[in-house]
Amino acid sequence: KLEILEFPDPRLRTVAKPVEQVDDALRKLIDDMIETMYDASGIGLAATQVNVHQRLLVIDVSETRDEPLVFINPEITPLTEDLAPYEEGCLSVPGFYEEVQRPAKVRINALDRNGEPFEIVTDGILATCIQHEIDHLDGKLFVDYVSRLKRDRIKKKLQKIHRQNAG
Ligand SMILES: O=C(O)C[C@@H](Cc1ccccc1)[C@H](O)SCc1ccccc1
Ligand SMILES: [Zn+2]
Repeated sequence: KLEILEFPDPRLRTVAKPVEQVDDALRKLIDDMIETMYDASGIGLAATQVNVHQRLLVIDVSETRDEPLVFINPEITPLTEDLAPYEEGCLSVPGFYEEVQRPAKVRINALDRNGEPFEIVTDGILATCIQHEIDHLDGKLFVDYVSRLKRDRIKKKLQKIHRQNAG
């Protein structure tokens, strides 16, 4: 398993670089990220969260938790101005949930784990999750969409927990 960075770790603010080469080493990282996502009970995980600053994310929104999706160098296009609300959480902001509004329908162009280009059009939880993960690759967190007052409260609470864990 890989270690997941937690807010307010500044490394979560890194803007990830495009993947140059889809090779066996990258596929090993992808498999490690998928295992880490399942272990953490997440439905998505971006490479930024495990301190790898390449444009790569994994998602599994299936009920059976056995249909992992891989997006390499994802590009997103909103397909509507309609916004859909969702009570978002984040493995890097454990224990906090806030409503975020995001475009309801999107097109994604990306490479798969074999480096083959593909395109999907989607809405619902998959659209929400993909946008949440691509934000990670751009150094953004869902707490950036709430008030500074709320964000600072969350930051203080997590910093207190991190101090307690440090001993
Ligand atoms: O990127 C992450 O930290 C994993 C996120 C993915 C996600 C964010 C917002 C909305 C849906 C998914 C979650 O923490 S995974 C935990 C979770 C699971 C089901 C529904 C909401 C959150
Ligand atoms: Zn997240």
